[in-house]
Amino acid sequence: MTKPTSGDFTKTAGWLDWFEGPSKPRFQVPAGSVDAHCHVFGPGAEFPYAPERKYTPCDASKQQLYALRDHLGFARNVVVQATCHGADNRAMVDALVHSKGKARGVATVRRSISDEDLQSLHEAGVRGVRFNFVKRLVDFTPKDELMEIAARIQKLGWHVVIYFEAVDLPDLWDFFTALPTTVVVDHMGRPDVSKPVDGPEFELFLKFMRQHPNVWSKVSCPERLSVAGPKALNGEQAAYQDVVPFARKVVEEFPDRVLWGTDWPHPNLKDHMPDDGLLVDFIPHIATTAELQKKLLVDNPMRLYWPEEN
Ligand SMILES: O=C(O)c1cc(C(=O)O)oc(=O)c1
Repeated sequence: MTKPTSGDFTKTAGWLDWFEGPSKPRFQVPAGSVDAHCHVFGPGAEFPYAPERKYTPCDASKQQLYALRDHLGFARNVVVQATCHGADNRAMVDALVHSKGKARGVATVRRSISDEDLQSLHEAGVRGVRFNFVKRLVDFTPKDELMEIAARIQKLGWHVVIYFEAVDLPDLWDFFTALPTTVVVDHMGRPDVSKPVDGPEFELFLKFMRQHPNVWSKVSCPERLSVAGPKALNGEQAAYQDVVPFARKVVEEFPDRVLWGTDWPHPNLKDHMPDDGLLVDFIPHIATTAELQKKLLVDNPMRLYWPEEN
C-alpha cells in the first residue's frame, strides 16, 4: 500500500515509501540501545515541508518512528533534522518533546537564529547541528556562516554532524578539521564500496578519524552504500556484504567513536526499501563482539546525547 503525504504536497516521482511490517530482528540489541540516526517527515498537513526542499517524501510520523523503535527492541532515538524540512525544526522538536525523554535531536539552523531559540532547542533535547554538503540535498551555505554557528553551539556543549560524499573530503578537510566541537560523520562519509577498503579514498577517511580524536562516525546506511547487495529483504541474513569490510574497519579501529542508526524512513532510496528488522541483523556483521555492540549501540550514543546519565 502506498503511503500518503498530507497537506498540499505531492511526493517526488518514484518515491519509495518506508517498509510496512518489518520483521522482528534475530539479533537482540543490548538493553538501552539507541537508534542514533533516524528522521520524521511531517506529517505535511501539520508540519509543512520546506519551500527550499529538494524532495517531497511520504509522511513518517513520530508515532510511527516510536512504534518501530519498540518493535526493533531499541530504547531511544536520535532524531536528525531531515533536509526536506530545511531549518524549520518543528517536526523534529515535536517528536522530541513527545518522546518522554527517550529522544534527543540534531537540528539545522541558520546564522539568523537567536540565542533564545537555540536555548529552546536545547531544552527540547537538541544536542547538535547538522551541516550538509551533499549537493543533491541542499543549497550551498558559506563556510563562515557554518563556522559562526559552530562557535555558538559549542557553548551549549553541542556537536556538529556533517554529511558529505567521499570524493568531497579533500576539499572540505580544512573546514572540517577546524571545527571546534565533536564532529560526527554521517554514513562513514559515503565511501564508494566498489573501491578497495584499503585504497586511498577510504584511507583518507580513516586518516581523518585517526588524526582527529574529536571525529566520530555513524556506521549506518549499508542500504545506501551497497552496490552488490544482497538487499535486506525476504529474510536475508547476510545483507550488504560489500559494506561490511568498511563498517567493520571503522568499528574495530574506533570502537569508542562510532554510532549506529536505522536511517528510517530512508529518504531518497532509488533501488529498494529495506526491511528495518533485517537492517538490525546487519549489526553483528560489523560489530562482532558483545563488547563492540554495547559500545556502538549504548555507551557511545549515551555519552554523546545523554551525558548527564553517565
Ligand atoms: O542520502 C540521503 O538522501 C539522505 C537524506 C537525508 C535528509 O534529507 O536529511 O538524510 C540522510 O541521512 C540521508
